[in-house]
Amino acid sequence: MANQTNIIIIGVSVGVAVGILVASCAFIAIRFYRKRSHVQNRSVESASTLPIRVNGIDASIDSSASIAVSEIGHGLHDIGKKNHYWGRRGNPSKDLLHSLSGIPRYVYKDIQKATQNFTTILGEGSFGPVYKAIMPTSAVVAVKVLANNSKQGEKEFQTEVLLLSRLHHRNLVNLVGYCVDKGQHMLIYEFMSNGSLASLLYGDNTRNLSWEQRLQIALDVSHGIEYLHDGAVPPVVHRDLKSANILLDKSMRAKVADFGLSKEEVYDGRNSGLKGTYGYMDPDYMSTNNYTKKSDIYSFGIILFELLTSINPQQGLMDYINLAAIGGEGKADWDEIIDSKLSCMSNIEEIRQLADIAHRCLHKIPRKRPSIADVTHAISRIGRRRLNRDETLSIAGSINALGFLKRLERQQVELSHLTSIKESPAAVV
Ligand SMILES: Nc1ncnc2c1ncn2[C@@H]1O[C@H](COP(=O)(O)OP(=O)(O)OP(=O)(O)O)[C@@H](O)[C@H]1O
Repeated sequence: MANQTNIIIIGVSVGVAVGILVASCAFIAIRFYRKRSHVQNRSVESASTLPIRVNGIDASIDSSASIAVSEIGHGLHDIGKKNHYWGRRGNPSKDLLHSLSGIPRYVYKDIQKATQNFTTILGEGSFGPVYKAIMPTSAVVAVKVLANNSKQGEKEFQTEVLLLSRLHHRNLVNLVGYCVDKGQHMLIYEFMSNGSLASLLYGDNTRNLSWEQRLQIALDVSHGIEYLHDGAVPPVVHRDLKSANILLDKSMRAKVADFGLSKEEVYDGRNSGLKGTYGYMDPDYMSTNNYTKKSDIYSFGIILFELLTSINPQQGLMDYINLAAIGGEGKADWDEIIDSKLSCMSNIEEIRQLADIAHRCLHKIPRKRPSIADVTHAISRIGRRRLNRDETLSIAGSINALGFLKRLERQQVELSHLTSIKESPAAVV
């Protein structure tokens, strides 16, 4: 009996010991696994983290995040938002190839499906056709397909993917994916539902833009260029700033597109070696072949005049500007050329101020043109003054309303006083 009891005790003890051993092993294994996956996650994060300097401030950011250089005086925001275009459900895992640039790479059949077999064309540029695509996540994107016959297509493609993978800003049309498959090269961008500024001003999508909208577009574009010139390391010169490359999102906020493209040479009857678009090209660049940030400033000056006049630079805008500016510095007659739809007298001073800024951008000596930071500052100042004026007007309005109410109150008191006198028997006598 005693023997049996001993055997039972030994059995139970061994069982408990084995149980504890198994539990400990499981605990250690789980901890080890967790630690390893944490280390792996960290290394994935650091692999896609690129040092980007924003307006003098060094910032390490996730390459899928967007950096927003906010308006003057509003400071720097680093929006670490996830790339919502390619969420888990929409991420075609086995098809999604690892990308060196940190930007998701897709296979041909995904894009083919998202563009309904390439039937949703938005337009065609020198790079090739652009299609609207609806991804499995329901995210809407624009797919730029590199034309096979494009002479510089491959080079443009390589340049743009690498460059765009490290450039993110709320005033740039951001790259959200790309595809190299079946001999095709495609760039996938965020979709800009309101099209280009050119099409809104004089294209097939013309719309009456208010002064406030135009001023906001000017400021947005200025911020986008400021990021390229002063925020990106190394700095980026756009080389083809024009209203067709300013795209507008659903809230009519403007973003600069097509940066990082190595454009084909402009053909002007001879092999000029020039790249860009007529009507926007810096005359100094055309004569020296030396393209600088100040050449971008020249093109931006033309865009600002487009916003002010709604005149196409390829239809004599520069002649109108020269005519209006004939009086010389400070004596230009901008009123003659501004878009008649803008001629609301309350805005006229602001319009003239923006025209002065735009004209400084067109100075024939590049070093006399302002820097993009100066331009942003000057446009912001117009916006701020406008805000202050509106506030003053609304305060004045409130004061007026208060005065009116007080007068009304006084009149009521007087009226009731009169009525009471009238009703009193003594007054009747
Ligand atoms: N991200 C986008 N969202 C919406 N539409 C776009 C987008 N990108 C381009 N488009 C539209 O696709 C068309 C072709 O654009 P693309 O940038 O290829 O050429 P472009 O800038 O008009 O001309 P070029 O390439 O000769 O400078 C244009 O109508 C443009 O507005």
